[in-house]
Amino acid sequence: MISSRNLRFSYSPQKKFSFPDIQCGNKETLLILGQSGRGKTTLLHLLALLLKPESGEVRIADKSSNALSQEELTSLRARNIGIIYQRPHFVSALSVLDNLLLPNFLVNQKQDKVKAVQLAEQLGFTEHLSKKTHQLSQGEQQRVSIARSLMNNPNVILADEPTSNLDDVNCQKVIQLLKAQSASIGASLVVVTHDQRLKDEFSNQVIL
Ligand SMILES: Nc1ncnc2c1ncn2[C@@H]1O[C@H](COP(=O)(O)OP(=O)(O)OP(=O)(O)O)[C@@H](O)[C@H]1O
Repeated sequence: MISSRNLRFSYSPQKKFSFPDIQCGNKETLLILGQSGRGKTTLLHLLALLLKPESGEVRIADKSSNALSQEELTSLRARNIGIIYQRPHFVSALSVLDNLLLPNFLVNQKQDKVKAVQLAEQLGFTEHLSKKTHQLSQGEQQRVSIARSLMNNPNVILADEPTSNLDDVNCQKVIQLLKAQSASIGASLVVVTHDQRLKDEFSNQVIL
């Protein structure tokens, strides 16, 4: 579960944000909708503990992030949060499979090849596992990115514009996959987007 309270952040005195509180329990989904520039990625990065708020707090799995050191924040993030970034940020020198195994490596866990292959099967990219990520189409990369976010069985999945570059068919596929995968591990799923096609897919919504 993830929640936030009174989050404020500024990049400069001219660029200040005050975000509405959010709450997303285990197995629940939340859509955060807003037009370009409203601060969706900023909010997602605050929720992902990648940015530190000026004030307010983020709670993950009932733990407040405020009192934690940078090292503890990094560990909390790596163990509890699966992030699907707007751009996937793969390690280009590594294969698709090795990119999937990186999250295990980052939390000193055994690299779970069985799980990586299982996710590739569920998400339909088994034949690409030994390729480099740049050899995949955008839609395929998006699915690899979803699989990577699930490798450590996170409590919370945060997705930044997961469908914005996809056609209607793939938009539907990706959102159903995200819902099904997060439900199957009992995670909270938070999606930020300006993609109006997702409006009818989520009952809980926050507008920025
Ligand atoms: N590192 C930064 N330094 C200064 N300003 C920034 C920085 N990152 C974002 N901004 C500004 O903050 C505002 C919000 O950016 P953000 O990326 O959070 O918006 P967004 O709603 O996700 O937009 P989009 O839908 O276009 O991705 C924008 O005006 C952007 O220019």
